[in-house]
Amino acid sequence: MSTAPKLLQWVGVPFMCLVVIVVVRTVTFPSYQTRPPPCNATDQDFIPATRDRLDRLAGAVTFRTISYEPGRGTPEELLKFIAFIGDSFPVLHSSPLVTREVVGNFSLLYRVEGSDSSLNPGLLAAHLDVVPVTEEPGWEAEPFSGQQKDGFVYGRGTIDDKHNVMGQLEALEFHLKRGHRPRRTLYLAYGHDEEVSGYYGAQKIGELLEDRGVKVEFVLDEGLTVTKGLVPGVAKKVAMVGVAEKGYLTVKLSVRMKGGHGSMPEKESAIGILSQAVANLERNPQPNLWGSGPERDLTEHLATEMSVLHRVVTSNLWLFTPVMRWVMTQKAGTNALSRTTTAVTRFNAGIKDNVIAPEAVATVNHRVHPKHTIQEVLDHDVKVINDPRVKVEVVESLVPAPVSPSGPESPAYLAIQESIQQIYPDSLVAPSVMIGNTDTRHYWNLTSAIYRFSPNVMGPEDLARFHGVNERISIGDYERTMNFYFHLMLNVDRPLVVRRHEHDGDL
Ligand SMILES: CCCCCCCC/C=C\CCCCCCCC(=O)NCC(=O)O
Ligand SMILES: [Zn+2]
Ligand SMILES: [Zn+2]
Repeated sequence: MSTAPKLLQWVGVPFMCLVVIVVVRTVTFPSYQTRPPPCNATDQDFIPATRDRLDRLAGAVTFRTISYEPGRGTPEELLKFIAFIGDSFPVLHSSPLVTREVVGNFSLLYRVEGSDSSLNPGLLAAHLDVVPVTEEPGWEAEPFSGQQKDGFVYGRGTIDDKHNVMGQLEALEFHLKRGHRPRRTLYLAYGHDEEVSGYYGAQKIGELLEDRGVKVEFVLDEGLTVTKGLVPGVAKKVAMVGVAEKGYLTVKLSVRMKGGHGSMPEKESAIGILSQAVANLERNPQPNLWGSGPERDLTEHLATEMSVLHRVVTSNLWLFTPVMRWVMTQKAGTNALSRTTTAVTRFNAGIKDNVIAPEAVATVNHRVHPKHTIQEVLDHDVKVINDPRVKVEVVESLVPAPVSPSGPESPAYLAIQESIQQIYPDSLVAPSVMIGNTDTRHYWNLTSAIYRFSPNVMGPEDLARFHGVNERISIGDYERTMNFYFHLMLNVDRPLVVRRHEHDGDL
Protein backbone atom coordinates (compact mmCIF):
# COMPACT_ATOMS: atom_id res chain seq x y z
CA MET A 1 0.00 0.00 0.00
CA SER A 2 1.35 3.47 -0.85
CA THR A 3 1.94 6.03 1.94
CA ALA A 4 -1.10 8.25 1.19
CA PRO A 5 -3.89 5.66 1.72
CA LYS A 6 -2.04 4.33 4.81
CA LEU A 7 -2.01 7.82 6.29
CA LEU A 8 -5.67 8.18 5.43
CA GLN A 9 -6.35 4.90 7.18
CA TRP A 10 -4.57 6.05 10.34
CA VAL A 11 -6.19 9.47 10.37
CA GLY A 12 -9.54 8.04 9.32
CA VAL A 13 -9.94 5.60 12.23
CA PRO A 14 -9.56 8.16 15.03
CA PHE A 15 -11.70 10.60 13.07
CA MET A 16 -14.49 8.06 12.67
CA CYS A 17 -14.28 7.23 16.39
CA LEU A 18 -14.60 10.91 17.16
CA VAL A 19 -17.65 11.23 14.91
CA VAL A 20 -19.28 8.23 16.61
CA ILE A 21 -18.66 9.68 20.08
CA VAL A 22 -20.06 13.05 19.02
CA VAL A 23 -23.18 11.47 17.50
CA VAL A 24 -23.82 9.16 20.46
CA ARG A 25 -23.38 11.98 22.91
CA THR A 26 -25.70 14.22 20.87
CA VAL A 27 -28.55 11.72 20.78
CA THR A 28 -28.17 10.63 24.39
CA PHE A 29 -27.66 14.09 25.93
CA PRO A 30 -30.15 14.46 28.81
CA SER A 31 -33.07 16.84 28.56
CA TYR A 32 -33.44 19.20 31.47
CA GLN A 33 -36.81 20.50 30.36
CA THR A 34 -39.86 19.44 32.32
CA ARG A 35 -43.49 19.43 31.29
CA PRO A 36 -45.35 22.47 32.68
CA PRO A 37 -47.29 21.38 35.75
CA PRO A 38 -51.07 21.30 35.37
CA CYS A 39 -52.51 24.67 36.17
CA ASN A 40 -55.84 24.54 37.97
CA ALA A 41 -56.35 28.28 37.68
CA THR A 42 -59.90 29.39 36.94
CA ASP A 43 -61.04 32.67 35.39
CA GLN A 44 -61.18 34.08 38.89
CA ASP A 45 -57.47 33.29 39.31
CA PHE A 46 -56.45 35.78 36.67
CA ILE A 47 -55.51 39.43 37.05
CA PRO A 48 -56.59 41.23 33.88
CA ALA A 49 -54.69 44.31 32.73
CA THR A 50 -57.66 46.58 33.30
CA ARG A 51 -57.59 50.33 32.67
CA ASP A 52 -57.11 51.11 36.38
CA ARG A 53 -54.18 48.67 36.70
CA LEU A 54 -52.49 50.09 33.60
CA ASP A 55 -53.09 53.61 34.85
CA ARG A 56 -51.47 52.72 38.15
CA LEU A 57 -48.34 51.47 36.33
CA ALA A 58 -48.37 54.60 34.17
CA GLY A 59 -48.81 56.70 37.32
CA ALA A 60 -45.77 55.03 38.90
CA VAL A 61 -43.67 55.98 35.87
CA THR A 62 -44.54 59.68 36.21
CA PHE A 63 -42.51 60.00 39.43
CA ARG A 64 -38.96 61.00 38.50
CA THR A 65 -37.34 58.84 41.17
CA ILE A 66 -33.89 59.20 39.65
CA SER A 67 -30.71 58.04 41.37
CA TYR A 68 -27.64 60.02 40.29
CA GLU A 69 -24.89 58.96 42.68
CA PRO A 70 -24.83 57.13 46.03
CA GLY A 71 -26.60 59.49 48.43
CA ARG A 72 -27.69 61.83 45.61
CA GLY A 73 -31.17 61.06 44.41
CA THR A 74 -34.60 62.66 44.25
CA PRO A 75 -36.09 62.56 47.77
CA GLU A 76 -39.23 64.53 46.97
CA GLU A 77 -40.13 62.30 44.05
CA LEU A 78 -39.54 59.19 46.17
CA LEU A 79 -41.87 60.52 48.88
CA LYS A 80 -44.53 61.25 46.26
CA PHE A 81 -44.13 57.77 44.80
CA ILE A 82 -44.42 56.18 48.25
CA ALA A 83 -47.63 58.14 48.93
CA PHE A 84 -48.98 57.07 45.53
CA ILE A 85 -48.29 53.42 46.38
CA GLY A 86 -50.16 53.88 49.69
CA ASP A 87 -53.19 55.31 47.90
CA SER A 88 -53.13 52.78 45.06
CA PHE A 89 -53.45 49.61 47.14
CA PRO A 90 -56.01 50.34 49.89
CA VAL A 91 -56.70 46.70 50.78
CA LEU A 92 -53.13 45.71 51.50
CA HIS A 93 -52.36 48.96 53.30
CA SER A 94 -55.28 48.46 55.66
CA SER A 95 -54.90 44.71 56.11
CA PRO A 96 -54.12 43.57 59.69
CA LEU A 97 -51.79 40.98 58.10
CA VAL A 98 -49.56 43.59 56.52
CA THR A 99 -47.03 45.85 58.18
CA ARG A 100 -45.04 48.44 56.28
CA GLU A 101 -41.81 50.07 57.41
CA VAL A 102 -39.96 52.91 55.74
CA VAL A 103 -36.26 52.06 55.91
CA GLY A 104 -33.44 54.54 55.22
CA ASN A 105 -36.05 57.29 54.78
CA PHE A 106 -37.29 56.16 51.35
CA SER A 107 -37.13 52.37 51.01
CA LEU A 108 -40.12 50.15 51.79
CA LEU A 109 -40.23 46.87 53.67
CA TYR A 110 -43.58 45.06 53.79
CA ARG A 111 -44.23 41.99 55.88
CA VAL A 112 -47.29 39.88 55.17
CA GLU A 113 -47.89 37.68 58.19
CA GLY A 114 -48.32 34.01 57.28
CA SER A 115 -50.38 31.62 59.37
CA ASP A 116 -47.73 28.89 59.58
CA SER A 117 -44.64 29.97 61.50
CA SER A 118 -42.88 26.69 60.67
CA LEU A 119 -42.38 27.95 57.11
CA ASN A 120 -39.42 30.26 56.52
CA PRO A 121 -40.50 33.56 54.98
CA GLY A 122 -39.97 34.36 51.31
CA LEU A 123 -38.64 37.69 50.07
CA LEU A 124 -39.60 39.43 46.84
CA ALA A 125 -37.44 42.43 45.96
CA ALA A 126 -37.60 45.25 43.45
CA HIS A 127 -36.56 48.90 43.41
CA LEU A 128 -38.25 52.30 43.38
CA ASP A 129 -35.53 54.30 41.65
CA VAL A 130 -34.61 54.65 37.99
CA VAL A 131 -31.62 55.85 35.99
CA PRO A 132 -31.67 59.31 34.40
CA VAL A 133 -32.59 59.91 30.78
CA THR A 134 -29.63 60.76 28.55
CA GLU A 135 -29.58 63.34 25.76
CA GLU A 136 -29.96 60.54 23.19
CA PRO A 137 -32.86 61.38 20.87
CA GLY A 138 -35.50 58.94 19.61
CA TRP A 139 -38.04 58.58 22.42
CA GLU A 140 -41.47 57.89 20.93
CA ALA A 141 -43.15 59.10 24.12
CA GLU A 142 -41.99 61.37 26.92
CA PRO A 143 -39.79 59.22 29.22
CA PHE A 144 -41.72 60.14 32.38
CA SER A 145 -45.18 60.29 30.82
CA GLY A 146 -46.20 56.65 31.26
CA GLN A 147 -47.95 57.15 27.93
CA GLN A 148 -49.92 54.16 26.64
CA LYS A 149 -49.42 53.78 22.94
CA ASP A 150 -49.80 50.93 20.43
CA GLY A 151 -50.20 48.32 23.16
CA PHE A 152 -47.21 49.49 25.25
CA VAL A 153 -46.68 51.60 28.35
CA TYR A 154 -43.65 53.83 27.75
CA GLY A 155 -41.21 55.32 30.17
CA ARG A 156 -38.34 54.97 32.60
CA GLY A 157 -38.97 52.14 35.00
CA THR A 158 -41.38 50.16 32.83
CA ILE A 159 -38.89 47.27 32.61
CA ASP A 160 -36.41 48.45 35.27
CA ASP A 161 -38.04 48.13 37.73
CA LYS A 162 -41.43 49.68 38.46
CA HIS A 163 -43.24 46.86 36.61
CA ASN A 164 -41.95 44.48 39.28
CA VAL A 165 -42.88 46.79 42.18
CA MET A 166 -46.38 47.40 40.85
CA GLY A 167 -46.84 43.83 39.59
CA GLN A 168 -46.04 42.38 43.03
CA LEU A 169 -48.31 44.84 44.82
CA GLU A 170 -51.16 44.23 42.36
CA ALA A 171 -50.82 40.47 42.96
CA LEU A 172 -50.83 40.88 46.73
CA GLU A 173 -53.78 43.29 46.64
CA PHE A 174 -55.67 40.78 44.47
CA HIS A 175 -54.95 37.92 46.89
CA LEU A 176 -55.98 39.89 49.95
CA LYS A 177 -59.13 41.23 48.28
CA ARG A 178 -60.19 37.63 47.76
CA GLY A 179 -59.69 36.95 51.45
CA HIS A 180 -56.58 34.83 50.94
CA ARG A 181 -54.48 34.45 54.06
CA PRO A 182 -50.98 33.24 53.20
CA ARG A 183 -49.43 30.39 55.17
CA ARG A 184 -45.88 31.53 54.47
CA THR A 185 -44.82 34.97 55.68
CA LEU A 186 -43.77 37.11 52.76
CA TYR A 187 -41.48 40.14 52.71
CA LEU A 188 -41.61 42.70 49.92
CA ALA A 189 -38.41 44.78 49.90
CA TYR A 190 -38.20 47.89 47.71
CA GLY A 191 -34.90 49.73 47.80
CA HIS A 192 -34.73 53.36 46.70
CA ASP A 193 -31.15 53.51 45.36
CA GLU A 194 -30.50 50.21 43.57
CA GLU A 195 -29.22 52.02 40.50
CA VAL A 196 -26.32 53.37 42.57
CA SER A 197 -25.50 50.20 44.52
CA GLY A 198 -28.24 50.27 47.17
CA TYR A 199 -26.07 51.44 50.08
CA TYR A 200 -28.83 53.53 51.67
CA GLY A 201 -31.80 51.36 50.76
CA ALA A 202 -31.44 47.59 50.32
CA GLN A 203 -28.28 47.52 52.43
CA LYS A 204 -30.22 49.01 55.34
CA ILE A 205 -33.09 46.55 54.76
CA GLY A 206 -30.63 43.64 54.71
CA GLU A 207 -28.98 44.82 57.94
CA LEU A 208 -32.35 45.32 59.62
CA LEU A 209 -33.49 41.80 58.77
CA GLU A 210 -30.15 40.35 59.87
CA ASP A 211 -30.35 42.25 63.20
CA ARG A 212 -33.77 40.69 63.70
CA GLY A 213 -32.35 37.24 63.03
CA VAL A 214 -34.53 36.74 59.94
CA LYS A 215 -33.59 33.89 57.63
CA VAL A 216 -35.59 33.52 54.44
CA GLU A 217 -36.30 30.50 52.27
CA PHE A 218 -35.49 32.40 49.08
CA VAL A 219 -35.03 35.85 47.56
CA LEU A 220 -36.38 36.75 44.14
CA ASP A 221 -35.31 40.09 42.66
CA GLU A 222 -35.31 41.68 39.20
CA GLY A 223 -33.05 39.99 36.72
CA LEU A 224 -32.86 38.11 33.48
CA THR A 225 -36.09 37.83 31.56
CA VAL A 226 -38.01 35.58 29.25
CA THR A 227 -36.00 35.92 26.02
CA LYS A 228 -36.98 35.42 22.41
CA GLY A 229 -34.36 35.05 19.71
CA LEU A 230 -31.42 35.62 22.02
CA VAL A 231 -30.09 32.11 22.52
CA PRO A 232 -28.25 30.87 19.43
CA GLY A 233 -30.01 27.85 17.93
CA VAL A 234 -33.16 28.00 20.09
CA ALA A 235 -36.42 29.05 18.44
CA LYS A 236 -38.64 28.85 21.55
CA LYS A 237 -38.79 31.48 24.25
CA VAL A 238 -36.23 30.91 27.00
CA ALA A 239 -36.89 32.11 30.52
CA MET A 240 -33.54 32.65 32.20
CA VAL A 241 -33.41 32.57 35.97
CA GLY A 242 -30.28 34.21 37.36
CA VAL A 243 -28.77 31.79 39.87
CA ALA A 244 -25.54 33.78 39.93
CA GLU A 245 -24.60 37.41 39.38
CA LYS A 246 -21.51 38.93 37.90
CA GLY A 247 -19.22 41.02 40.07
CA TYR A 248 -18.63 44.71 39.57
CA LEU A 249 -15.50 46.81 39.23
CA THR A 250 -15.41 50.50 38.46
CA VAL A 251 -12.01 51.92 37.64
CA LYS A 252 -10.94 55.54 37.27
CA LEU A 253 -8.25 56.25 34.68
CA SER A 254 -6.48 59.59 34.81
CA VAL A 255 -3.62 61.31 33.05
CA ARG A 256 -1.94 64.54 34.19
CA MET A 257 0.24 66.50 31.78
CA LYS A 258 1.29 70.09 31.41
CA GLY A 259 -1.54 72.42 30.38
CA GLY A 260 -0.98 75.66 28.52
CA HIS A 261 -1.83 77.70 25.47
CA GLY A 262 -3.64 75.98 22.60
CA SER A 263 -1.22 77.55 20.13
CA MET A 264 1.88 75.76 21.50
CA PRO A 265 1.00 72.08 22.14
CA GLU A 266 3.58 69.47 23.14
CA LYS A 267 3.75 66.28 21.07
CA GLU A 268 1.36 64.43 23.40
CA SER A 269 -1.58 65.58 25.50
CA ALA A 270 -3.42 64.16 28.49
CA ILE A 271 -6.42 63.64 26.23
CA GLY A 272 -4.37 61.81 23.57
CA ILE A 273 -2.71 59.52 26.11
CA LEU A 274 -6.00 58.67 27.80
CA SER A 275 -7.68 58.05 24.45
CA GLN A 276 -4.95 55.56 23.59
CA ALA A 277 -5.44 53.81 26.95
CA VAL A 278 -9.18 53.53 26.41
CA ALA A 279 -8.72 52.28 22.84
CA ASN A 280 -6.29 49.62 24.13
CA LEU A 281 -8.90 48.43 26.64
CA GLU A 282 -11.56 48.15 23.95
CA ARG A 283 -9.23 46.42 21.48
CA ASN A 284 -8.04 43.90 24.05
CA PRO A 285 -11.08 42.52 25.86
CA GLN A 286 -10.81 40.58 29.10
CA PRO A 287 -10.30 36.82 28.51
CA ASN A 288 -13.14 34.70 27.20
CA LEU A 289 -14.08 32.40 30.09
CA TRP A 290 -17.26 30.97 28.60
CA GLY A 291 -17.90 27.46 29.82
CA SER A 292 -15.83 27.70 32.99
CA GLY A 293 -18.64 29.11 35.16
CA PRO A 294 -22.37 28.77 35.79
CA GLU A 295 -23.18 30.16 32.32
CA ARG A 296 -22.37 26.68 31.03
CA ASP A 297 -25.57 25.38 32.69
CA LEU A 298 -27.71 27.59 30.47
CA THR A 299 -26.38 25.95 27.33
CA GLU A 300 -26.55 22.43 28.73
CA HIS A 301 -30.15 22.96 29.86
CA LEU A 302 -31.11 23.98 26.35
CA ALA A 303 -28.98 21.57 24.29
CA THR A 304 -31.81 19.17 23.45
CA GLU A 305 -34.01 22.07 22.31
CA MET A 306 -31.57 23.42 19.75
CA SER A 307 -31.39 23.11 15.98
CA VAL A 308 -29.24 20.18 14.83
CA LEU A 309 -25.92 21.94 14.37
CA HIS A 310 -26.14 23.83 17.66
CA ARG A 311 -27.27 20.67 19.39
CA VAL A 312 -24.20 18.77 18.19
CA VAL A 313 -21.94 21.56 19.46
CA THR A 314 -23.63 22.08 22.84
CA SER A 315 -23.95 18.36 23.60
CA ASN A 316 -20.21 18.01 23.05
CA LEU A 317 -18.66 20.87 24.93
CA TRP A 318 -15.72 18.58 25.81
CA LEU A 319 -14.77 19.09 22.14
CA PHE A 320 -16.46 22.25 20.97
CA THR A 321 -15.90 24.73 23.80
CA PRO A 322 -13.62 26.85 21.54
CA VAL A 323 -16.42 26.99 18.93
CA MET A 324 -18.94 28.04 21.59
CA ARG A 325 -16.53 30.69 22.85
CA TRP A 326 -16.42 32.20 19.40
CA VAL A 327 -20.18 31.98 18.83
CA MET A 328 -21.01 33.53 22.20
CA THR A 329 -18.87 36.60 21.69
CA GLN A 330 -20.54 37.65 18.44
CA LYS A 331 -23.36 39.60 20.14
CA ALA A 332 -23.35 41.91 23.13
CA GLY A 333 -25.85 39.86 25.19
CA THR A 334 -24.07 36.54 24.76
CA ASN A 335 -20.65 38.20 25.07
CA ALA A 336 -21.74 39.52 28.48
CA LEU A 337 -22.27 35.94 29.62
CA SER A 338 -18.83 34.88 28.40
CA ARG A 339 -16.36 37.26 29.94
CA THR A 340 -15.76 40.21 32.19
CA THR A 341 -17.10 43.11 30.14
CA THR A 342 -15.46 46.50 29.78
CA ALA A 343 -17.61 49.60 29.28
CA VAL A 344 -16.07 53.05 29.14
CA THR A 345 -18.88 55.07 30.67
CA ARG A 346 -17.38 58.52 31.26
CA PHE A 347 -14.69 60.60 29.58
CA ASN A 348 -13.96 64.12 30.79
CA ALA A 349 -11.32 66.68 29.91
CA GLY A 350 -10.91 70.28 28.94
CA ILE A 351 -12.59 73.55 29.83
CA LYS A 352 -12.07 75.82 26.83
CA ASP A 353 -11.31 75.67 23.11
CA ASN A 354 -7.88 77.31 23.39
CA VAL A 355 -6.67 75.85 26.70
CA ILE A 356 -4.73 72.56 26.73
CA ALA A 357 -6.37 70.29 29.30
CA PRO A 358 -3.91 69.41 32.08
CA GLU A 359 -5.96 66.38 33.11
CA ALA A 360 -8.12 63.79 31.38
CA VAL A 361 -10.26 61.32 33.35
CA ALA A 362 -12.26 58.28 32.24
CA THR A 363 -14.44 55.78 34.06
CA VAL A 364 -14.42 52.12 33.11
CA ASN A 365 -17.23 49.89 34.32
CA HIS A 366 -16.49 46.15 34.39
CA ARG A 367 -18.97 43.35 35.13
CA VAL A 368 -16.86 40.51 36.43
CA HIS A 369 -17.31 36.93 35.20
CA PRO A 370 -18.01 34.49 38.09
CA LYS A 371 -14.66 32.75 37.55
CA HIS A 372 -12.63 35.96 37.43
CA THR A 373 -11.15 37.87 40.36
CA ILE A 374 -11.12 41.63 40.78
CA GLN A 375 -7.30 41.53 40.86
CA GLU A 376 -7.11 39.60 37.58
CA VAL A 377 -9.35 42.16 35.91
CA LEU A 378 -7.19 45.02 37.18
CA ASP A 379 -3.97 43.29 36.13
CA HIS A 380 -5.37 42.86 32.62
CA ASP A 381 -6.28 46.56 32.44
CA VAL A 382 -2.82 47.69 33.54
CA LYS A 383 -1.14 45.27 31.13
CA VAL A 384 -3.07 46.35 28.05
CA ILE A 385 -2.94 50.07 28.86
CA ASN A 386 0.81 49.60 29.11
CA ASP A 387 1.55 53.22 29.98
CA PRO A 388 2.73 54.28 33.46
CA ARG A 389 1.46 57.80 32.83
CA VAL A 390 -2.09 56.46 33.11
CA LYS A 391 -3.09 56.22 36.76
CA VAL A 392 -5.48 53.31 37.43
CA GLU A 393 -7.59 53.53 40.62
CA VAL A 394 -10.40 51.32 41.94
CA VAL A 395 -13.57 53.31 42.61
CA GLU A 396 -15.90 50.48 43.65
CA SER A 397 -15.86 46.70 43.50
CA LEU A 398 -18.01 43.71 44.31
CA VAL A 399 -17.01 40.07 43.96
CA PRO A 400 -19.28 37.80 41.87
CA ALA A 401 -22.21 36.41 43.87
CA PRO A 402 -22.27 32.90 45.29
CA VAL A 403 -24.11 30.48 43.00
CA SER A 404 -27.59 29.52 44.19
CA PRO A 405 -28.92 26.00 43.76
CA SER A 406 -31.08 25.15 40.78
CA GLY A 407 -32.79 22.02 39.57
CA PRO A 408 -34.38 19.19 41.47
CA GLU A 409 -32.45 19.85 44.69
CA SER A 410 -33.80 23.38 44.93
CA PRO A 411 -37.50 23.67 45.75
CA ALA A 412 -37.53 27.47 45.60
CA TYR A 413 -36.03 27.36 42.10
CA LEU A 414 -38.66 24.80 41.11
CA ALA A 415 -41.46 27.02 42.45
CA ILE A 416 -40.15 29.90 40.31
CA GLN A 417 -39.82 27.58 37.31
CA GLU A 418 -43.36 26.31 37.83
CA SER A 419 -44.76 29.84 38.04
CA ILE A 420 -42.97 30.75 34.80
CA GLN A 421 -44.38 27.68 33.06
CA GLN A 422 -47.89 28.54 34.22
CA ILE A 423 -47.63 31.98 32.63
CA TYR A 424 -45.45 31.04 29.65
CA PRO A 425 -46.44 27.41 28.95
CA ASP A 426 -44.54 27.45 25.64
CA SER A 427 -41.24 28.64 27.07
CA LEU A 428 -38.14 26.77 28.20
CA VAL A 429 -36.68 27.57 31.61
CA ALA A 430 -32.97 27.49 32.39
CA PRO A 431 -30.57 28.78 35.03
CA SER A 432 -28.21 31.54 33.96
CA VAL A 433 -25.95 34.33 35.19
CA MET A 434 -27.35 37.80 35.82
CA ILE A 435 -25.20 40.11 33.71
CA GLY A 436 -26.19 43.33 35.51
CA ASN A 437 -26.23 43.90 39.25
CA THR A 438 -29.11 43.93 41.71
CA ASP A 439 -29.93 44.69 45.33
CA THR A 440 -29.51 40.99 46.12
CA ARG A 441 -25.89 41.69 47.09
CA HIS A 442 -27.32 43.03 50.35
CA TYR A 443 -29.26 39.84 51.05
CA TRP A 444 -26.46 37.28 50.77
CA ASN A 445 -26.60 36.58 54.52
CA LEU A 446 -30.35 35.90 54.56
CA THR A 447 -30.32 32.77 52.38
CA SER A 448 -28.27 30.76 49.92
CA ALA A 449 -31.26 30.60 47.50
CA ILE A 450 -31.16 33.91 45.62
CA TYR A 451 -32.76 34.24 42.19
CA ARG A 452 -32.95 37.09 39.69
CA PHE A 453 -35.77 37.04 37.19
CA SER A 454 -38.19 39.55 35.64
CA PRO A 455 -41.28 38.03 34.03
CA ASN A 456 -41.39 40.10 30.81
CA VAL A 457 -40.15 39.18 27.33
CA MET A 458 -37.03 40.64 25.70
CA GLY A 459 -35.98 40.21 22.08
CA PRO A 460 -32.66 41.27 20.54
CA GLU A 461 -34.00 44.74 19.72
CA ASP A 462 -35.20 45.27 23.30
CA LEU A 463 -31.90 44.96 25.14
CA ALA A 464 -30.94 48.56 24.40
CA ARG A 465 -34.12 49.74 26.14
CA PHE A 466 -32.54 48.96 29.55
CA HIS A 467 -31.16 52.32 30.69
CA GLY A 468 -31.69 53.47 27.08
CA VAL A 469 -34.18 55.04 24.73
CA ASN A 470 -37.81 53.93 24.48
CA GLU A 471 -37.93 51.84 27.63
CA ARG A 472 -41.38 50.25 27.48
CA ILE A 473 -43.46 47.22 28.42
CA SER A 474 -46.25 45.66 26.39
CA ILE A 475 -49.64 45.45 28.05
CA GLY A 476 -49.53 41.67 27.58
CA ASP A 477 -46.18 41.48 29.38
CA TYR A 478 -47.42 43.62 32.25
CA GLU A 479 -50.44 41.35 32.59
CA ARG A 480 -48.12 38.34 32.65
CA THR A 481 -45.94 40.09 35.24
CA MET A 482 -48.87 40.54 37.64
CA ASN A 483 -50.05 36.97 37.07
CA PHE A 484 -46.55 35.52 37.47
CA TYR A 485 -46.37 37.02 40.97
CA PHE A 486 -49.94 35.91 41.70
CA HIS A 487 -48.99 32.30 40.85
CA LEU A 488 -45.66 32.51 42.63
CA MET A 489 -47.37 33.65 45.81
CA LEU A 490 -49.56 30.53 45.60
CA ASN A 491 -46.72 28.19 44.62
CA VAL A 492 -44.51 29.17 47.54
CA ASP A 493 -47.41 29.13 49.96
CA ARG A 494 -46.79 25.53 50.96
CA PRO A 495 -43.81 23.66 52.37
CA LEU A 496 -41.09 23.84 49.73
CA VAL A 497 -39.77 20.31 49.52
CA VAL A 498 -37.96 18.60 46.71
CA ARG A 499 -40.76 17.46 44.44
CA ARG A 500 -39.02 16.01 41.39
CA HIS A 501 -36.11 13.64 41.38
CA GLU A 502 -35.16 13.36 37.75
CA HIS A 503 -35.49 15.22 34.53
CA ASP A 504 -38.69 14.31 32.77
CA GLY A 505 -37.02 14.73 29.41
CA ASP A 506 -40.30 14.65 27.59
CA LEU A 507 -41.39 18.18 26.92
C1 LIG B 1 -27.45 33.19 25.68
C2 LIG B 1 -28.20 34.46 25.60
C3 LIG B 1 -27.76 35.46 26.58
C4 LIG B 1 -28.52 36.69 26.47
C5 LIG B 1 -28.45 37.41 27.76
C6 LIG B 1 -29.31 38.59 27.74
C7 LIG B 1 -30.48 38.42 28.63
C8 LIG B 1 -31.28 39.67 28.64
C9 LIG B 1 -32.20 39.81 29.74
C10 LIG B 1 -32.06 40.73 30.67
C11 LIG B 1 -30.91 41.65 30.81
C12 LIG B 1 -30.94 42.32 32.12
C13 LIG B 1 -29.83 43.31 32.28
C14 LIG B 1 -30.34 44.58 32.87
C15 LIG B 1 -29.89 44.78 34.25
C16 LIG B 1 -30.93 45.52 35.05
C17 LIG B 1 -30.52 45.74 36.47
C18 LIG B 1 -29.73 47.00 36.64
O1 LIG B 1 -29.82 47.95 35.90
N1 LIG B 1 -28.89 47.04 37.69
C19 LIG B 1 -27.93 48.09 37.87
C20 LIG B 1 -26.69 47.80 37.13
O2 LIG B 1 -26.41 46.67 36.76
O3 LIG B 1 -25.90 48.76 36.95
ZN1 LIG C 1 -33.14 47.49 38.07
ZN1 LIG D 1 -31.18 49.48 36.07
